[in-house]
Amino acid sequence: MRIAAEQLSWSVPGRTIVDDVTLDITPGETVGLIGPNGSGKSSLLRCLAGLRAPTAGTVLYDGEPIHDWDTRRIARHVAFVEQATDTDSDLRVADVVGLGRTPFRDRWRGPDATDRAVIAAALARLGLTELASRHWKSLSGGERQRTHIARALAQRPWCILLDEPTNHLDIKHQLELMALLAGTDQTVLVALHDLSLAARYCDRLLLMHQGQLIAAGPPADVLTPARLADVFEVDADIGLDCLGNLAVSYRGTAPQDCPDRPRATVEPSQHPLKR
Ligand SMILES: Nc1ncnc2c1ncn2[C@@H]1O[C@H](COP(=O)(O)OP(=O)(O)OP(=O)(O)O)[C@@H](O)[C@H]1O
Repeated sequence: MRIAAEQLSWSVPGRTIVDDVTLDITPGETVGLIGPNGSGKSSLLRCLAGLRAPTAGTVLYDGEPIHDWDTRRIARHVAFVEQATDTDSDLRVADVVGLGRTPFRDRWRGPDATDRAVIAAALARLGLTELASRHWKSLSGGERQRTHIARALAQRPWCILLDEPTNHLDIKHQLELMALLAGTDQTVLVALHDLSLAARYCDRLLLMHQGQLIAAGPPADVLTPARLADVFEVDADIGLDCLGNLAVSYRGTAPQDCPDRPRATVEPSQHPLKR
């Protein structure tokens, strides 16, 4: 499924937080959403997931504006793994994953054989089978995060939006999750802070800065030292790791008052995705 946004903005009184964002993610792509703290990634994801009504512009799934879709219809197409989601503490892990089946069944009907098979597959995919009957409240941060990702998979969505899903995960689970996202046929948009992880597993990167989408393209095009200095305020080298993957090495923070440093910010009017 194709996800697009046309001139999408979201504002609060006195401030535009998502500013005139136009993007187009093709079916099956794995796209990384990067940008410093407060650049608007979560706000953009919430607009794309239909959880927040944009102040201006449109979100389109396969060319169809979603503003008049109800939440059930959206949930049958898109799963959203938010940052730090909380869940009713009485539930067991399998029940939390089972919440992903809610859009597909009548309110009063319990899980059927299909639901149970989908839930079991999602638990297995995230390595949670042995934790299935544990109480949610007893899980570690990483186990909770994996449970929410399994819940999203149980939705069997066409698209998955994830907001920093590698938070709390150890390195093995970070690599496993990113390989899973890169290997799925579903369309994936994933907000990430680890730029090397983003470069390694994503087909394309979208770079947010101060609410605007200022660059989009293959990781090697988006991640340049000048842009990292300008947007992330770090002095970094971009090279290849021992496996030949693009990797970012940080020398330290970059002084922002250096007049000789190249500026990398793309003017909104020159943005490659602007029509
Ligand atoms: N409801 C709101 N009211 C006022 N300001 C808000 C609201 N929601 C978000 N913001 C502000 O908008 C900016 C963007 O927030 P957002 O959470 O989208 O950024 P982010 O790129 O996801 O950041 P992070 O990397 O820290 O998670 C932040 O400065 C935040 O404080």
